[in-house]
Amino acid sequence: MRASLIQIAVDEGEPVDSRRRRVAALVREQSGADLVVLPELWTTGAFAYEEFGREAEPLEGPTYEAMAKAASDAGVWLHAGSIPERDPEGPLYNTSLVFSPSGELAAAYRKIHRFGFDKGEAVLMGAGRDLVTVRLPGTTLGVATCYDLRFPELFRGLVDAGAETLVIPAGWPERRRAHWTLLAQARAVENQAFVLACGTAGTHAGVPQAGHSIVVDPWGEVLAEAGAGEEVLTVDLDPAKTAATREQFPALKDRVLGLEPPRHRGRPRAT
Ligand SMILES: O=C(O)CCC(=O)C(=O)O
Repeated sequence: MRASLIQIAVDEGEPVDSRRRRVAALVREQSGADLVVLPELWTTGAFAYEEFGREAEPLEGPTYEAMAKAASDAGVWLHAGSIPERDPEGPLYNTSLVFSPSGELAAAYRKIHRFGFDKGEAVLMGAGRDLVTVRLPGTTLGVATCYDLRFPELFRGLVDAGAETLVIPAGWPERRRAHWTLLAQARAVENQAFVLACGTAGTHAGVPQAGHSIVVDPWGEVLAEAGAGEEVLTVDLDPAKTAATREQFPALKDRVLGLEPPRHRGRPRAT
């Protein structure tokens, strides 16, 4: 399986419509790939909070239209990264879209863990509740978005639902690049799964982006890593390696679930 991660430069100077056209053209150029992956919130930038409301689109809005067409023109599975989705009956969501090679929507995933603590995405957007997997020929994708990478239980849920390849679009900042690389490898090793993590380049809202999109195999080996700028990172994977790794080193089978909470072992405190 050939995967191409398009690490898009998201800079303020470029109007959203131009970036959308540019990205669609880049997707069309990847017709030799089986799977193409784009980053999180690449229309607005993950840190351009004031743009979320302005540029939010319905699920089947302009980005959906452009990416569905690009996927079918290229004949590839396309994880189109995420958009700020305007739900007519609810809040905004950070929603990822996955298209089949015929341009059909195969899955939509609303980011579960919102970033920003008491500001930004955490207050501007609603939280998704549903885990999402997508069956491709040869592998099952488990999808997550950016800050989700910090929450291992989400990935265990995906593995329990059959995921073999974890796809993580992101808009990760340069300031915490070391966490990005470390966590991508950790998620691959602990889940014995491929990790395809696609970030952004450039600077928006004064936040330099980390770039360094990364592909890690189920043994934790880094198969490919991008630099800091805009780049298409292409890698050939053998999807059978997930099952082989899980068979040869069956750590996932040794999980112990439902542990008891700690009991107080010291002397009872005087009341
Ligand atoms: O967890 C981090 O350090 C970055 C997360 C982030 O930027 C996001 O989820 O948009």
